[in-house]
Amino acid sequence: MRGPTTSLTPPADAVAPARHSGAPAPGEPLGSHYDHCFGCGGKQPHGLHLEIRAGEGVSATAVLTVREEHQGAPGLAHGGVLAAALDETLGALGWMLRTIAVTGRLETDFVRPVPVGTELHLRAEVTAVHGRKIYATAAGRAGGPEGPLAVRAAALFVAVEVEHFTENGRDEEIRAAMADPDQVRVVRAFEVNP
Ligand SMILES: CCCCCCCCCCCCCC(=O)SCCNC(=O)CCNC(=O)[C@H](O)C(C)(C)COP(=O)(O)OP(=O)(O)OC[C@H]1O[C@@H](n2cnc3c(N)ncnc32)[C@H](O)[C@@H]1OP(=O)(O)O
Repeated sequence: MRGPTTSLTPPADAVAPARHSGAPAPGEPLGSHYDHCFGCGGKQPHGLHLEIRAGEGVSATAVLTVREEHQGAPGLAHGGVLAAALDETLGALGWMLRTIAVTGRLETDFVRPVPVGTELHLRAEVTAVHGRKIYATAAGRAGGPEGPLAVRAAALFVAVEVEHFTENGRDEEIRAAMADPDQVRVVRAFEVNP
């Protein structure tokens, strides 16, 4: 029996991604998709507090400041935190396509250690789209957008309906999110019906 295709290479009939006409201009903040998100939420005290900005084409950028609470080894960032920052920056590409999508697969290469205090400059871009499947890559560079490559990722996101969240999320958070006009505006921005 065959399982799902796990390749991160787009199939031959995949198409180039199209930046949505309503996507913010390059450099503009994309905003948080959920206040309590670990990656981008302003109300998440334990979060990464990434401010993700629109890039050129179907791309996005962010800066992660590696803090003491992000350590794995003494003085060095935990790999899972770096993967989370890559995942969040990749996830924000949905704003550029106006599609809600979740990570299906994320492959991460840890190229060099990232010390506490580093500003990790992240850039993600969609490379191809095939039906619901969105292929994307990301990189994190130390100290600046042209700094040494520290981490990189290849990912497959899968477009979902808002029911993915409303049917699977814990009731109390879903109820609170749907009662919050700002959250409903975010969902509408993705052109789906809450
Ligand atoms: C209300 C709040 C709104 C907030 C909005 C913003 C949220 C943004 C959040 C962003 C936060 C940051 C980001 C985060 O952290 S997102 C959080 C982490 N991700 C998840 O929790 C996702 C969990 N997984 C699932 O729900 C399902 O497995 C999904 C939805 C992914 C697919 O299940 P579904 O039943 O729907 O679809 P399907 O199985 O028919 O597959 C469809 C196609 O995809 C292909 N495929 C599937 N999986 C894989 C794989 N692993 N490798 C390679 N390929 C894979 C598959 O072969 C098929 O291809 P094809 O045969 O058609 O060619």
